Amino acid sequence: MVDQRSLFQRYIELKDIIVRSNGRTILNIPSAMIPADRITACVGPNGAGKTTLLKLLEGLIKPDAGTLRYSYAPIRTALVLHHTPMIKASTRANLSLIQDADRTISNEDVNQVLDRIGLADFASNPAHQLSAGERQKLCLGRVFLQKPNLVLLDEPTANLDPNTTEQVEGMIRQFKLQGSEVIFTSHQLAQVQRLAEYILFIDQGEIKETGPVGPFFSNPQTPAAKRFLRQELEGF
Ligand SMILES: Nc1ncnc2c1ncn2[C@@H]1O[C@H](COP(=O)(O)OP(=O)(O)OP(=O)(O)O)[C@@H](O)[C@H]1O
Repeated sequence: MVDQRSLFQRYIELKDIIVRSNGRTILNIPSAMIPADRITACVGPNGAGKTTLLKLLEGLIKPDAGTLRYSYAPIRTALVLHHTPMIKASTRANLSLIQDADRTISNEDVNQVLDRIGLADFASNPAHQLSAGERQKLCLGRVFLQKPNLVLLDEPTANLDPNTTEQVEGMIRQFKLQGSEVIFTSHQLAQVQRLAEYILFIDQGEIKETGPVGPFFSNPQTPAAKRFLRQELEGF
């Protein structure tokens, strides 16, 4: 049996994790190593617990039982959920909110990121009027400013058109190039194959399978993963 610690330079170790809500167990993870040194995709059916896992890794929710241990420090995470609300202010103001948390971020940094995310022309427009794709770019712009070492993205391209999806995927690759590792959830398996190096497959609150992307798609090991891929790829 390979000790998975030797596979990853940085990882998060989960032990005996239980997350419950309204008396129901949403996550049940006796033992797992989650890589934090590559682009990892978290996949699984609706309601499997993917978003809950991202919130747990971010520290937004605490487990009812069990422990998380990060193999590295400092841990600087950024979580982008979908439908992030905007305050009734300009695009620039919504982006520069992040300066409150980090005084080293300058107005020039904000301007550069506005350019980088393609929203410079919208800087003075009210952010709550931005389209879904523009809003998502704004949220990812905040991540560029935060420079976390682990970026957690919940369905980063849900409901986006192919062009905007490509732009967002480009930003995810840039996170990696600038030294941030990424864990994202997605229902788009073609996207998972384009972007991810590693898979976490979740089903009914349990991590059923982990491993490199290629073998997961070509030779899934568990009945749950086989069923999921068959339904997603072949529609039955
Ligand atoms: N705050 C909450 N209160 C009660 N139940 C919750 C809460 N958040 C999530 N759940 C439940 O936990 C389960 C897992 O939800 P989660 O959003 O993590 O799944 P998911 O895998 O991200 O699903 P999807 O692919 O549909 O987004 C679901 O059954 C959901 O209804």
